[in-house]
Amino acid sequence: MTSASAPAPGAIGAIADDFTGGTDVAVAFRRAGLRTVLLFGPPRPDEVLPPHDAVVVALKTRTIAPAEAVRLSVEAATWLRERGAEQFYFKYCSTFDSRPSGNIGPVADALAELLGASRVVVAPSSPDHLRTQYMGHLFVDRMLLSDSPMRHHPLTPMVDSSVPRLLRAQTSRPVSLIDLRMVRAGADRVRSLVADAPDRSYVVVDALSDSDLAEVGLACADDVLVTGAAGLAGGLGAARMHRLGARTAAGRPASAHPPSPAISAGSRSAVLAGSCSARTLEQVEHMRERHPSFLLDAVLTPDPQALARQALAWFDEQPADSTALIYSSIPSDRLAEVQRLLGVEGASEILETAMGRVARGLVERGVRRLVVAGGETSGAVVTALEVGGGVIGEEAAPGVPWIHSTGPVALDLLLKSGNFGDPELLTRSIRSTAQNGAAA
Ligand SMILES: Nc1ncnc2c1ncn2[C@@H]1O[C@H](COP(=O)(O)OP(=O)(O)OP(=O)(O)O)[C@@H](O)[C@H]1O
Ligand SMILES: O=C(O)[C@@H](O)C(=O)CO
Repeated sequence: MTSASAPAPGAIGAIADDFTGGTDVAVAFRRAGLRTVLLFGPPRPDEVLPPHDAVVVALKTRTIAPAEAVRLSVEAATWLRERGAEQFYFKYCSTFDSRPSGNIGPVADALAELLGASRVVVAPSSPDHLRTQYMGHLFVDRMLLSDSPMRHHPLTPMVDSSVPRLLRAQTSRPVSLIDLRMVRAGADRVRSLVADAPDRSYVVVDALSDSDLAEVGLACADDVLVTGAAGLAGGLGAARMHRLGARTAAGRPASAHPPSPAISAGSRSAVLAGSCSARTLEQVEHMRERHPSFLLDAVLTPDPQALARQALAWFDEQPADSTALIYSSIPSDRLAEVQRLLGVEGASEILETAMGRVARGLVERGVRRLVVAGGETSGAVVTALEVGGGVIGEEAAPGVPWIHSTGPVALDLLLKSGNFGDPELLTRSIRSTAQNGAAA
């Protein structure tokens, strides 16, 4: 229990390895009650932060070369530390998306070195998203990760479900497991097991529910570096609020969160889908049946500039009151064929560049509300649009908030992780923006 005279802890500085992961973790901190700032891409040296309890820097480091991922992550952590962060959260995917070469292990190793963290908790479980971990094995809904559609992921196919094994392939530090029975013994037990782990090691922690993660959050409330997905961020945020409660007495005043601005009225919306995840494929299908759509075909047109021009020429022919879907999402058998012809990196490079150019073209044409499906794709779009950050608004689905961007052109962005949301999310989010527009 925190005493009323306990000093207020410094802010949490979070580093997310992709942009949808950044929105997901930002919304988890915000939901816990922390004033949260979200920045996209490496922060500018002169960036001025409003009052906050947590800052999330969303990077695009999940699938780039490990050395570059390490460099960008260490720079972000250093920047956050210079701005007063005292605890650091490395956010990776709840399905532990990575390759044997990294980047979760190398980035976590480098952050631990930088921050002097000896034992580091690893907990990808995110029950809100139906990602749970039992005896070290990750489940997606009712399936083992390795049986789930994640085994067909275009960039990070996940064919093993054991988090300790996945992590051991990416680090030379020892990796141990705190299984669910120990987690259910409570925060003190977890804390003492972490303290007993070898020096310079990782401790993978099971969790099936938010209450498990609340215990884990309490157990690592004083750790300088914690790693996981949005689930543990919620647990850590709750532990933090408990302490901040001592400072704010009656809790956070209502005015502490900036109000979510209403979604801007009267401007056009568009949907860009570059995720090939099972849920996005369903969402794209639902939207395709109801709205005009254009498939970006990298095999027919491998020049990203030309591909973007085709898509924008098509967009120019659509009725001004329509909401267009521009997508490259295809099922795993067709994906394998495209990757055979263009290479895995080649295909994604073409499509991400094209998506970025399309996004810029859409904004030039007056689109102000953009829904983007896929983390890498969101990274490409937000980077091309030079959006530096945003205010977090309402959640369209768990972990998928509207972002009201800061910067010269105000945009409403919904960055949707590949497997998040129900099958109607894309169509519904467009409808809700249209209704908002009509009502305003
Ligand atoms: N038709 C296609 N052929 C080959 N690659 C594709 C195709 N469509 C998309 N891709 C690539 O697949 C990758 C999809 O990754 P992205 O992160 O956008 O989606 P996701 O992994 O489902 O989302 P998340 O990371 O949020 O779970 C991107 O690099 C994209 O360019
Ligand atoms: O944790 C998740 O599943 C998501 O936030 C994500 O990282 C999507 O790329």
